[in-house]
Amino acid sequence: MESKSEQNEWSSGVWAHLTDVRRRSPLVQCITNFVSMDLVANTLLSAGASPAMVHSVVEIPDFTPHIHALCINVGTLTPEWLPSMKAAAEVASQLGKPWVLDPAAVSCSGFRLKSCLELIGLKPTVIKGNGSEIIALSSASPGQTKGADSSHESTDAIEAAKSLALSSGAVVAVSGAVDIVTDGNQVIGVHNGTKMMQKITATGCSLAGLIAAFLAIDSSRPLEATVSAMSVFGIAGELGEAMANGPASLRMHLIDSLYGLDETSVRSRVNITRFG
Ligand SMILES: Nc1ncnc2c1ncn2[C@@H]1O[C@H](COP(=O)(O)OP(=O)(O)O)[C@@H](O)[C@H]1O
Ligand SMILES: Cc1ncsc1CCOP(=O)(O)O
Ligand SMILES: [Mg+2]
Repeated sequence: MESKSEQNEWSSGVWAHLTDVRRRSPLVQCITNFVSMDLVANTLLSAGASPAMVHSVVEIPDFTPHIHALCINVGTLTPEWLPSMKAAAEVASQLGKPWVLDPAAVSCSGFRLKSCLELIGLKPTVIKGNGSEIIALSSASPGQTKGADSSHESTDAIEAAKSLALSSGAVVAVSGAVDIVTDGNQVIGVHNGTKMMQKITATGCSLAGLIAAFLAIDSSRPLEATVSAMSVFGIAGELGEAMANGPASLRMHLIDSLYGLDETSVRSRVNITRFG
């Protein structure tokens, strides 16, 4: 059980991060899958950030130097897209800009797994996956696949996440009923969110984009920025569900709730604990 003062510290951190994203409106380049482009962009706009879905390899040398953070998601990967992802990741890493890798559906194929491992070699700041994705990446073997959905609880992936964080140097975030964030030493659990968020495609992708926006405004503290992004997205889901009749209206209310989040709702709902 966290002490009241620890909870207050987390709540203040989450609210300060959200306020900063709104004030500074970071430019977030997203090279994401076709399914998620709309929801990722709308999530970033609602949070106060500025999304740009720029993915052509010929545009990266001009555009990527201007961004504040990058999000790469392999959900609909093809051999044609991989060079863009690598080029953008290289520019971001060279210029010290934070970037997030979402290994969406990594176990679909050997090509996808190999591509993700190569992208990890380009030093992402954060790797955000669901339980099955993080377990597959950590062991570098695909195992069983259910495509983009997880067949593991996020808590089943804690050891895999720690090991991946230590081997890659990235903060690893595992989404699920409890969102797990680890740098290989500390393990933090974010208990915000609602089960129905799983029934809207691209909520995980949108969370990865939101993490990039939070990293943009606090790049020296990737663990804390990631925890804040996960808590904010979960709280928006909780508030959205109270107004929703099902997944389609939750999608709308989630975006509205994220846009309208105020200090009282954030402070009263942040639910973050340390594991171990
Ligand atoms: N059972 C659950 N209870 C509460 N929140 C959940 C649950 N499952 C997923 N979420 C939330 O839904 C969002 C997307 O996570 P997830 O479904 O794991 O991603 P993905 O779509 O990549 O598999 C996250 O904000 C996560 O916290
Ligand atoms: C359904 C689907 N198929 C390939 S990518 C994708 C979207 C996955 O989104 P999320 O990881 O957020 O569930
Ligand atoms: Mg996903």
